[in-house]
Amino acid sequence: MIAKALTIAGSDSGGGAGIQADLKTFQERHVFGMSAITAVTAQNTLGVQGVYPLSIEGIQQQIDSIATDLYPDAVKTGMLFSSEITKAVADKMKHYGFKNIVVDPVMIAKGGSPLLQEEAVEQVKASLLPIASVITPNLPEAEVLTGMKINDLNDRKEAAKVLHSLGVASVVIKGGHGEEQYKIVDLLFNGRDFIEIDHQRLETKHTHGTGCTFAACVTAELAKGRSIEKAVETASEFVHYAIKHTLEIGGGHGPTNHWAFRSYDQKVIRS
Ligand SMILES: Nc1ncnc2c1ncn2[C@@H]1O[C@H](COP(=O)(O)OP(=O)(O)O)[C@@H](O)[C@H]1O
Ligand SMILES: Cc1ncc(COP(=O)(O)OP(=O)(O)O)c(N)n1
Repeated sequence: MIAKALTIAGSDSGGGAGIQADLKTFQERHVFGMSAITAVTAQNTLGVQGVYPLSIEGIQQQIDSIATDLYPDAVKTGMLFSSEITKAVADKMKHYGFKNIVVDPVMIAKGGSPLLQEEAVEQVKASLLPIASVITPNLPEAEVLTGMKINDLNDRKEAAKVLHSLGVASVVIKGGHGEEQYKIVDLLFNGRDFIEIDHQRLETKHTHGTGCTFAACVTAELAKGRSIEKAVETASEFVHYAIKHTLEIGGGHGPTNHWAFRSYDQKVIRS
């Protein structure tokens, strides 16, 4: 049976993040990818030059079209931009009873452009977290969602517990924005245990779309029936190689290499 995954996110014209990163990642993980676009962004490696949200009706209709014919085994939400879009997406996911919902709480693009209006944060907490299987904030996003200052690993654990208390089953606090000079810790809290996934910090500016790619890989693995622990372990490894074998394109924060995991490291491939 072909696993199917749906991404409900923004379009990145530069191809490195958003639904473009998600669909490339799904494909690399042998999962059939589908998309419902929430907003179109004019974007490249230098930043975001324009944000054009779609109509609520247009977003709802895309989800209806997929759910009534190509019901997804897992769903990822990325850029949702506004409170109205967030609520409409959450209502549709509840209506269709989607399972394996991965929330990537996209707020600010790497270049600093806002991708989520401030007033939408409470809507994310109120309507998305209670139906989410996992949320994958980076450190700044975890601070905004919890209202905490996160300085060390203990703070990250506390923040993960706060997010879990809002209803999401598992929490991944990604560590890329951390202060550690040589390593990065991605922290998973599954509601019971903390699992730390350490890996080498790579010296590069080409990290456009790393969070999107991470969350998309978790989504693809859940779509195939993997456990959250296995899904997160694979995603951490997938993104590490995607950064390690950078494409070095564009004049700014270049995109990750979505085929690296498959091409350069056959020995670690798991179907
Ligand atoms: N310089 C880096 N070297 C190695 N891995 C990185 C680097 N930056 C980010 N990552 C990895 O990319 C993923 C995304 O992390 P992070 O940068 O924290 O989130 P976001 O991309 O959403 O800001 C995590 O798995 C993290 O470990
Ligand atoms: C349409 C769209 N969605 C998400 C992002 C975020 O990508 P990026 O700025 O590289 O941040 P992470 O994916 O690394 O969290 C985007 N820029 N555009």
